[in-house]
Amino acid sequence: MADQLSGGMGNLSLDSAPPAAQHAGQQQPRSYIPPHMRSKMGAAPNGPPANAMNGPGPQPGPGPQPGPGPQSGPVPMSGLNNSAWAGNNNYDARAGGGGNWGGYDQSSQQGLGGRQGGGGGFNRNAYRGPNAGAGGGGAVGGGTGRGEGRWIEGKHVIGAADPRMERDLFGTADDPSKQHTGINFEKYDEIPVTPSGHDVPEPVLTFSNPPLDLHLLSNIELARYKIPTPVQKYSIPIVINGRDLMACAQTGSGKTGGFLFPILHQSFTQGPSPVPVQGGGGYGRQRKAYPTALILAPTRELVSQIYEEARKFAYRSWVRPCVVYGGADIGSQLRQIERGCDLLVATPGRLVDLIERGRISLCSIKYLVLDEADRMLDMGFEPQIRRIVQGEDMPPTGQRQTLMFSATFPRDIQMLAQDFLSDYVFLSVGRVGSTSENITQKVEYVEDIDKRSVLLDILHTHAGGLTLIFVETKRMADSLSDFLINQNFPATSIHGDRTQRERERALELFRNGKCPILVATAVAARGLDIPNVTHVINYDLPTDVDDYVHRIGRTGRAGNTGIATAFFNRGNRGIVRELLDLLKEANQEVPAFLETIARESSFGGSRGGRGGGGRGRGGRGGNTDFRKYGGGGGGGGFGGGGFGGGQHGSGGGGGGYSGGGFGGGASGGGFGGGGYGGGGGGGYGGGGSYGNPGGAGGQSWW
Ligand SMILES: Nc1ncnc2c1ncn2[C@@H]1O[C@H](COP(=O)(O)OP(=O)(O)OP(=O)(O)O)[C@@H](O)[C@H]1O
Repeated sequence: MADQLSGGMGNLSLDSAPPAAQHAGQQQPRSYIPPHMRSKMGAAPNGPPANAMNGPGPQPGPGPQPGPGPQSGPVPMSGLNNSAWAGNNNYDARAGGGGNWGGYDQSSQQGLGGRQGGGGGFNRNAYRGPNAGAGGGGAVGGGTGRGEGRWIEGKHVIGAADPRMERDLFGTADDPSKQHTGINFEKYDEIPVTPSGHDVPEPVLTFSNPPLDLHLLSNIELARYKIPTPVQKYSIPIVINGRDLMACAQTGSGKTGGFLFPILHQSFTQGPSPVPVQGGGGYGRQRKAYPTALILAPTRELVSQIYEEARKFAYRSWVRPCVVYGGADIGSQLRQIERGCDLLVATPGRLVDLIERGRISLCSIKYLVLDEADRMLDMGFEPQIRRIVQGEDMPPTGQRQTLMFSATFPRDIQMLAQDFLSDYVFLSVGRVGSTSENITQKVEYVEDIDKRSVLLDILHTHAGGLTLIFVETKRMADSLSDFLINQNFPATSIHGDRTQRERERALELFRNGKCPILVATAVAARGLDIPNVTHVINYDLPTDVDDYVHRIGRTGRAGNTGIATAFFNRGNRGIVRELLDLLKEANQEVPAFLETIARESSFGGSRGGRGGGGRGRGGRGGNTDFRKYGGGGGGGGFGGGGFGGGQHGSGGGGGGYSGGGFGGGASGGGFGGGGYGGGGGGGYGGGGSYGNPGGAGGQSWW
C-alpha cells in the first residue's frame, strides 16, 4: 500500500500552473537529496559523500543568510524593490530554465554526515541485529561508521566522535539554520503544569545524572540545551518509571525532546530488545528489522524532522534511528533499514507497506509514540493506526509503553486514545490547546475579495524573517503563490499535490531564506520547527480552532517571539467563539468586530459544522484530563448534532457522531451505545475526506 501521504503525488503537472508562475520548488537545477538520505547515497564505499563530489567539500556552508549568490539575469523586481524584501538578492523565482536558484548551496544544508564515516557506502552485511554482540568489530567504533556505538555483551560502547557529523548535526553556536532559544525561554517555567493520574513521579529540574544517562547528557550538551522545558521535566521521570503518557503542551515547547530523551535514556541503559529466534539470528544480513521504538507522525516533513532530532541525541550510541515515509524511493529506505533500525520514525502508510513486505516487525517494540496524537487518531489516520498498533505483532498495552504528544487534545480523541493506553499519566502544560504568549495574535477583518491586496500591504511592510501563509486548499496555495511570484515576491508553496521532491525543495528554500515566503496548506501546520519564522498569516482561517493553534505555532518557538495575523470575515464565524476564547486566554487583544460577530452567532447564526457548542470536538473543557470529568454531558459538545454534516464530509446518512455516544462513567470512559465510528455507515469518519491524506482511498484536502 502506498503511503497515504503520497496521495496525489505528481498531480501537479506543469500545465496546471501558468508558465510564468512555476513554483520555486519545481525548478531543480540539481537533484535535491534530503539531508538524511545524503550519506546513504554516497557514490562508492569509502568514497566521499555524494554532496562532496562536485563542490569544495562537505563543510557546512554559510547558512541561510541571503548572500550575493549567482543571479540569472535581471528580472523585474518591483515587489522586492519596493519592499522590505529588497535585500533578498538570492531570489529569482522565474528566471529561465535550469540553474535558476543560483545561490542555492547544498553544502549549507544540515545533516550532511549521516553514517558515512568509517566504512562508508552501503554494506550488505553491516546490519548488526541486536544480538550481534561483538562479532562485528569489538573496539569503540570498530566496524561501524564513526559516530556510531554498539551494544556489546550487555554494555553500551560509545562510538568514536566524528567532528564532521557533529558539526552537521549540532551546528555551530551561532548557526542560523538551527533554532536558538529566545528571550522568553525561561518563562516556560511560569506555565502551570497539571499532571493527573495516580502516583505521578516528581519532575526532574535539570539535565543531570541521575536520572539521565551520561552519554545522553553529553548529546544534550552538544545541542546546547541548558535546562529541560516543562514538558520534558515531567515526561522524563514518567517514562523512566514505566508509565504511559498523554502529554499536552504548547507548540514549540520541546515535546520532541519530551519523548526522545526518556526513550533514549532507557535504550542506552537497557540495550536492545531480544530478537525472536525465527527472526534470522542477527548475524550477517538481516532483511527484517525489529525496532525497539516506533514514532508515528502525520506528515513526511515532520517524520524527517523528528528523525534528524533522533540522530542528534542518538549520536555515538548503539541506537540507529531510521525514517520511512511515502513519496520517496522505497529502495533506499529499505537499504537504510538493513543498516540498522532501532528507533523508527514513520508515517503510517509507508510503515504499513513495509510491514506488508515483511521488512519490519513490531514484535520488539517497547515504546510507541504518537506525535501530534490527536491528528493521528482523528478520523483520517485512525484505521491505519489501529491496524499498526492492534492488527500486527506489536506487544499489547501493558507490555509496551505508549506516549502521546500534542498541543491540542479534544475530548473525543482523549476518549478514543484509551484503546491504546494503559494506566497513563495525563500531563497538561498550560491549558489544553492554548497558544503561547510568545505569539502576538492579530485578527483583521478582511473580506475575501480584499485579501490579496491586504496581504501585499503586509508583505511590503514586512521587516525580515520568514513568513508562512496558510490557505485552505491546494488550489489556493498554487494560485496565491503564483500571484505573489507575479508580484515579484520570493514565494513558493507546499501542499499535498506537489511531489515529495518539490515539497522538500520548497521547504528547504524557505528554511534557508532563499524563498522567505511559503504558502502552505495544513500539511505544514503541525510540528515543523523552522528557525526564524517571524510571521504566520492565516489568509484563510481553518474551520477547527485546533488547526489554528498548530498553524500559528510555527512561530514563537523555543522562547522566541512571533506574530500571527488572521484574516477574518463572516465566513469564518463558525470558529468565532473559540477564537475569542483563545485570544482572551492568551492575553491577546480582542478586536471589537469579533465580539460583535460572536454575539450575532450566538443568536443562531452559526453555520453548524463541528459540534455547535463547546470548543472543538465536544468542548475541550479547559486544561483537562477527560477522566476527571467522565464522558458525555458536562462540557457541552457531544450529542445533539455534533459532527453530522459539516463541511468536512464526515458522517453519512447515519447522522454523525453522538447518537448515544459517550455516556461512560467517571473513570470508565467508554463509548456508550451507538456512537463512534459505527461500522456500517453512520458516524464518524465513514470515508469522508476530512483530514485524511488519502483516507480510504480518497484525496487529501491539504
Ligand atoms: N530543553 C531545551 N532547551 C533549549 N531548546 C529546546 C529544548 N527543548 C527543545 N528545544 C528546542 O525548541 C524547539 C521546539 O521544540 P519542538 O519542535 O520539540 O516543539 P514541540 O513542542 O514539539 O512543537 P509542536 O507542537 O509545534 O510540534 C526546537 O527547536 C528544539 O530544538
